[in-house]
Formats: sequence, structure tokens, C-alpha cells
Amino acid sequence: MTIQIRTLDSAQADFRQQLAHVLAFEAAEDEAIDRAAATILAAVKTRGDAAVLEYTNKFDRLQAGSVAALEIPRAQLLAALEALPASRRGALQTAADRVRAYHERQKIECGSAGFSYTEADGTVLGQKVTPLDRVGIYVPGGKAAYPSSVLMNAIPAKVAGVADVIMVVPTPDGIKNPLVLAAAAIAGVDRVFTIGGAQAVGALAYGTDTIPAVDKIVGPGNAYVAAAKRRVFGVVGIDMIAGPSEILVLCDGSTDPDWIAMDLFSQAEHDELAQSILLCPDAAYIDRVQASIDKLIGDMPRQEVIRTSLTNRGALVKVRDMAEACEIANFIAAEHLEISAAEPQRWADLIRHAGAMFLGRYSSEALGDYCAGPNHVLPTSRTARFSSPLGVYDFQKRSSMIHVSEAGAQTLGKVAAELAYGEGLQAHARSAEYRLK
Ligand SMILES: NC(=O)c1ccc[n+]([C@@H]2O[C@H](COP(=O)([O-])OP(=O)(O)OC[C@H]3O[C@@H](n4cnc5c(N)ncnc54)[C@H](O)[C@@H]3O)[C@@H](O)[C@H]2O)c1
Ligand SMILES: N[C@H](CO)Cc1c[nH]c[nH+]1
Ligand SMILES: [Zn+2]
Repeated sequence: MTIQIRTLDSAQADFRQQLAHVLAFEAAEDEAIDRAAATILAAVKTRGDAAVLEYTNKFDRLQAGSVAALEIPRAQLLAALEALPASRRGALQTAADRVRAYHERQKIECGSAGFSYTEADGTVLGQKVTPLDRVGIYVPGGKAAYPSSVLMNAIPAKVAGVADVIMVVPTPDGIKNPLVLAAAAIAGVDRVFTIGGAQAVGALAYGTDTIPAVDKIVGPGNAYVAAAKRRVFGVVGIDMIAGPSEILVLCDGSTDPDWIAMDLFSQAEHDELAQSILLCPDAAYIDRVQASIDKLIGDMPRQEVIRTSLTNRGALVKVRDMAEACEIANFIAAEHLEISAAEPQRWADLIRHAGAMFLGRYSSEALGDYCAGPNHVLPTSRTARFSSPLGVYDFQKRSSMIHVSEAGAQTLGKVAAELAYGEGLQAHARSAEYRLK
């Protein structure tokens, strides 16, 4: 069995156009998905629970009688945790502990305590950091179950101090994944509803009789979830657009090609729309990776998903050298970037845009997906140019603090009044002047 992956060469004159074509989603597909998400959101906004129930029963093939029946009580989460085989439970707990330890660092090092300073005249200025009150975490569940995504979403929220974490997760055909439920128990999720897609995003954004409206929705999902999140932004906060998974491997041509082939599979198996790309300066090595792909694909239970993803969205790219690979990687701004090379740090120093970087031949991206510690909810579709991994900071907000002393009001009042008159805003000017002696 062979897979026809597109091969590109950066020396070709139209390479950049070809690359842009590989990275682009079909615009027509995007529009159709966006229209479908808009229709679902409008229905949820106007008809609440009834619409959530209809869409859930339709898309996830359920026969639920009410949205309330789609809530999983905490006792069921705890029972799922208790019933896990010891090795699974141990792995889940280890992953949770490592994710928590990493995110605790973010709390310390990203200034979660706020700051304040006092000026010579006694005026105090500062910044107060507070957690959000209630967040919705989207855990994908259409084509695969993601216990790891439960940990990645819920743990930073709890580390930030969010009181109320509402999780949504679709359960196609009513199949509840016990590891997902157990992960929710370990991570301290407050409520779980088995709903997904745009209807879940709408329910969390607008609230329904059964599902409480949240302040922010975070978490990855398919293209419908991403489109819905884009549309509800403003009503609620969102973290980023974390869509179909991506891996970009930069390889110097000395890693076992089976390892690289499997790394490419690892993200391709998520979704037909997932994207796996290899950049390498060694043409013969690229052929070896292609041979490994053809050798290994037959053993993959999800080979049809992998095949579609690699055929439609994958690429094996011959580059001039590793420096050029880094330059191209900055353009691609991939969700995951593996630098499988002898001097990974040398190349990492040249990378500015990537959701997460995996350095060296032993850092397989899959380790980051589960248990390395950093978050696996990462910006996709080139949004790593301006977005960051999900983190404690996504569950916090900042308020500015201004405590002006009587002496401070004398100097600031004159400055403010002058500028207010300049803007033609009399009330502003007088408000400042009233405090002048
Ligand atoms: N970036 C990350 O951090 C990260 C992490 C894990 C997974 N992922 C990605 O998340 C995605 C998960 O996708 P998924 O499909 O498995 O689960 P999902 O939960 O995102 O989507 C399933 C839901 O999509 C909706 N849906 C499906 N077909 C529809 C249609 N035709 N019209 C309207 N709605 C429809 C349904 O409501 C269904 O419940 C994958 O692309 C995976 O790569 C990303
Ligand atoms: N690779 C996904 C993020 O793109 C996360 C994940 C969860 N489970 C396996 N992988
Ligand atoms: Zn993955």
C-alpha cells in the first residue's frame, strides 16, 4: 500500500505559491462550514435547549429527551476514575501532575500576583489580576476521544483560580469514554455536558435553561467548532482558533525515517483535515521517509484518515539547507514544530513562529500531546504568528488600579484638563479641575 504525498522543492520558481496552496483550506469549504455554524448558533440563541437537543440528537446520533439528561453527574465521573485499570489511572495521574506543575510555573512567572508602585507624591498605580468566574472548556469527541484535552483545558483554569469550569464533550452514538470522565474527575471539572459542535459553543456563549452561560470558551475542535468560536467572540472571550492538528518536522536527514514517518502519521490520524509536513535538505532521506510511510501505513488502525490527510494536505519538501527550513517554518507557523536534528537549539534560535517546539530526535510530538507538561491546545492554521499556547493567562484578566493622592491630583488635574479642553470635552476638564486647590 502506498500513499501519494505531494513533494515540493524550495528551488522551484513557483515553490511559494505551491506551499501557499498546501496550507490553504478550500475557501468554498470554509464558507459552507461557517454558514452551517451560523445557522446552528442562531437556532441555539433563539430556541435554547430545544435547539441544542435537536442538533445533538442529529449530529451525535442520540435519542436524549432533554438537555438535563445530557449532564454527567460528578458521581459518574468519580466512578469512572475508580474503575480504571491501575496502569491507566497511574498514567492519567502522572500526566495531570506534570501538566499542573508546568502551569503552576506560569502562574508564578507570568505575574499573576499583579503589581503596584507608588510615585513621589503618593499616587499609587498598579495592576490587579483576577481569575475569570466561569469558563467553558470544549473537549473534542467526534472522531476520537481526548482525555488529554480535558487535562490541558481544565488544569490551567483551576490553577488560575476559576471557580466554575463547565465542560462540553460530544459522545457520538452515546458512547462515553471512561478515561475522559476520569480525567474530568482528576482535573476538578465542575459540570460536564455531553454536547459538542457549534451547538455546544452556542449553548456556552448564550446560556440555555440548562446550560449556564460562561465568560470564555476555550479548547480545540473541528472546523465547525472553530467557526462557531469565531462567531461568538465578543459575547464571550475565546482562547484562539485551535483547529485540525498540524505537525511540521524539520529534519537534518539523520533520524530513523520510521520515527519521522510515524510522527507525521501521529497528527494525520486525528482528522482528514490535519496537516503533516516534512522539511529536509536531503532528497535521498525524503525518499526513505516515503518508503517508511508506505511500509508502516498498513498497520495503522486509522489508515484511511491518515491516507486522506497525507494525500490532500501533507507534503514532503526538499529545502536547500536547515537555515532555509527555519525560514519556511516561520512562514508556516505550525501548531507543532519538531526539530529532529543534531543541533536542535541552533535551529530553534531561528524560529519565531510555532505553537510548540520539540527539540531533538527524542522529543516526539506525541509526548507533548499527553504528558510532557506544556499545553497541547495550540494555535493552528498559521495563527501561531500571533497566538500562544493555552495557559493560565487565558483564564485570568487584568484590571488597572489608580489611586491618586491629593498632591497627585494637582499635577495630573492640570494635564488632564488641558488635554480635555483640546478634545472639546468640558465635563472631563471640569471633573479634573474640581480637585485642584
Ligand atoms: N489544536 C489542538 O490542540 C487539538 C487537540 C485535540 C484535537 N484537535 C483537533 O480537534 C478536532 C476534533 O474534531 P472531531 O470532529 O473529532 O470532534 P469535535 O468534537 O470537534 O466535533 C464533533 C462535532 O462536530 C459537529 N459536526 C460534525 N459534522 C457536522 C456537520 N456536518 N454539520 C454540523 N456540525 C457537525 C457535531 O456536532 C459533532 O458533535 C480534530 O481536527 C483534531 O485534530 C486539536
Ligand atoms: N495533537 C493534538 C493537538 O493538536 C492533541 C492530542 C490529544 N491527543 C492526542 N493528541
Ligand atoms: Zn495529537
